[in-house]
Amino acid sequence: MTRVIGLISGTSVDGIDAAMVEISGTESDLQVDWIAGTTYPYPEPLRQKILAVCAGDSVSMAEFAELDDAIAQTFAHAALTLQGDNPVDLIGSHGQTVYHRPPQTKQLGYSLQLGRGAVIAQLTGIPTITNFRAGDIAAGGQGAPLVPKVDLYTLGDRHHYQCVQNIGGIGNVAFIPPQENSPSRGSDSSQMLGWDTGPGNSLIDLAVEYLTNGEATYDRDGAWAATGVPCQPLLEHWLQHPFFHEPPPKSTGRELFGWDYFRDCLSDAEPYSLSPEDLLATLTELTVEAIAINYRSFLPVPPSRVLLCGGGSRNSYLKQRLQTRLQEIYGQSVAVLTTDDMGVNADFKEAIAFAVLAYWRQQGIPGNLPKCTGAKVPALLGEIHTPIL
Ligand SMILES: Nc1ncnc2c1ncn2[C@@H]1O[C@H](COP(=O)(O)OP(=O)(O)OP(=O)(O)O)[C@@H](O)[C@H]1O
Ligand SMILES: CC(=O)N[C@H]1[C@@H]2OC[C@@H](O2)[C@@H](O)[C@@H]1O[C@H](C)C(=O)O
Repeated sequence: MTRVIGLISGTSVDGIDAAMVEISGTESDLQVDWIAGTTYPYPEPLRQKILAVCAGDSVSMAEFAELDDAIAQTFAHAALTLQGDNPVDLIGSHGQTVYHRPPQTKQLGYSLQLGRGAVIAQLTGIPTITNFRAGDIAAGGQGAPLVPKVDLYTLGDRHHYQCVQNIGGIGNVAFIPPQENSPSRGSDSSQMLGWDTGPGNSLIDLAVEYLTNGEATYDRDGAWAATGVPCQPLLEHWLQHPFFHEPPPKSTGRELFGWDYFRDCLSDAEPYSLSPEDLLATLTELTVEAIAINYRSFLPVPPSRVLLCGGGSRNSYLKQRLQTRLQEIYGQSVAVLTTDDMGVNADFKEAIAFAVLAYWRQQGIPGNLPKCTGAKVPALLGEIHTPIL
């Protein structure tokens, strides 16, 4: 049994999710037991600096080094505070994504997460694994999404065709066909699919911050959008973007669905004189429709259930709109639940995933699924940093 802390701050930059779990087994016999978790907010000046860098602001190398130090120190603090008096064997830290460039025809991808492992290992005294995306990218992959293999072995079901749909800043799906979970046959990753579906909460959050002059940062429960009406002509215009129609493997980030895209959304919306609630309803519908279009275009069969995770799973308006749209598209009911319903905390699923990916790295087990990322081969993910005592 290995006790691992998983750490991640994603594209919403809303804080560091930290999860402490006990892990044993390898793949189809993997066992992950929850111990504790919490979310640590970034100090506001650091959060603003990260958002500025994610939006493309230039920084000097000295500022860049200081930013990496500050993020690593905050991640180390999160781990130490969660650890308390518990012995911890390993840390898996995703770090903070500040730049992601999917691969091009003759060019490897590039993905940069700050919060370097050497500093976390030194400050915590715990072996720390970071930089998970590089191994998949070196194998020609997108470097994302990396959670599908963990979803397979923690959420695979004997009977259901399932979509595990993360709605963070960006949305991403893992499609898991029914699994004969038996020790002899184990789980079968060969039919799994996974990719980024498009914006999750990123545009909704930017809109709320814009509409409230920074007073609020997200639409709690989707309550504001629920009072509006989506503008269909505007939605149809936005859905013409090639990303929504590109076949997987595909990944994205704030580089596409960030501030510049949101500013274009605002200018597109001007002729319609939308109320704030109608603008929010339309941006929420974009997230919903992006998921629905991706499912209709690229899933081999309809899912019998969708398990939401990430902060967007708490947006009850978005959840209800997705349920309605999937029913309309498939002509049959598709249950839209959350991973909480399957015993996996929806707020911490990504942090748990990076604890498992770090555990697999330590065991010498590849963490990516080439069918999901487009990598040529399975790859060991992450670099190991041992504390210098
Ligand atoms: N109760 C809620 N109602 C509506 N939205 C919520 C709620 N709680 C969180 N969110 C949304 O979830 C977002 C944070 O989600 P999460 O932490 O999963 O994103 P992330 O992990 O940073 O993103 P990504 O998975 O793209 O890296 C918030 O910015 C907010 O938009
Ligand atoms: C570069 C990067 O941080 N990508 C994130 C982002 O946030 C959601 C989606 O895009 C996902 O593909 C990925 O993270 C999750 C943890 C993943 O790799 O599975």
